[in-house]
Amino acid sequence: MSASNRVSDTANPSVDLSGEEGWNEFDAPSLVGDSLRFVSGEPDGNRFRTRYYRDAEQHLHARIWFGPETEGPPGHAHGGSIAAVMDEALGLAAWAAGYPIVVGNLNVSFRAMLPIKKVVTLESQVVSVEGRKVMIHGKLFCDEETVYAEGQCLCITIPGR
Ligand SMILES: CCCCCCCCCC(=O)SCCNC(=O)CCNC(=O)[C@H](O)C(C)(C)COP(=O)(O)OP(=O)(O)OC[C@H]1O[C@@H](n2cnc3c(N)ncnc32)[C@H](O)[C@@H]1OP(=O)(O)O
Repeated sequence: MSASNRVSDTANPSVDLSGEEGWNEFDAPSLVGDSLRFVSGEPDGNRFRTRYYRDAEQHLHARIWFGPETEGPPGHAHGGSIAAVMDEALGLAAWAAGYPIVVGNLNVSFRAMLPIKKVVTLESQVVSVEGRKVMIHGKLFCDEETVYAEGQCLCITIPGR
């Protein structure tokens, strides 16, 4: 069967991206517009599905479904897909904290293979602000024992924004 005739066995699966008690859904597009399309642009697609939240302390969290089209190693997410999620979410965390930035440097440690077709949680934290440099740390996990990736993201504020 050619690639174009292949029918996904997971077309439009239903995915639960609900948050935790105390989280409020965060309307990311109203803050940064189309900048999130690369990861978050197809909310019913088979690549990523994301929903962002903030907690009472305004930390950004997300539920993220890694769909079948994020596959790298068989049955597991491609490292680039994980890095793309970190880039978007940790950059967005800086914007959500009031810093208009681009990402200058992103370091991702892949700690465990992330199964596809799974909803995972991202948490983030602004750890320092020095001049134009805003450091955001984050991790992708499903429970305390299972961390899939950790990210350190150096964001640089954009003058004039
Ligand atoms: C817009 C909506 C965003 C929505 C949410 C975010 C999701 C998407 C996030 C992204 O993917 S952003 C796209 C990927 N990133 C880029 O394309 C950035 C490309 N790089 C640049 O545009 C410039 O290099 C940059 C604006 C980051 C810095 O250039 P500047 O000329 O404005 O700053 P400068 O080089 O003077 O550096 C300012 C400070 O930051 C430091 N710095 C800059 N880039 C760095 C870097 N890459 N690594 C480490 N430090 C860096 C630099 O050393 C310096 O430190 P000090 O003030 O202590 O001297």
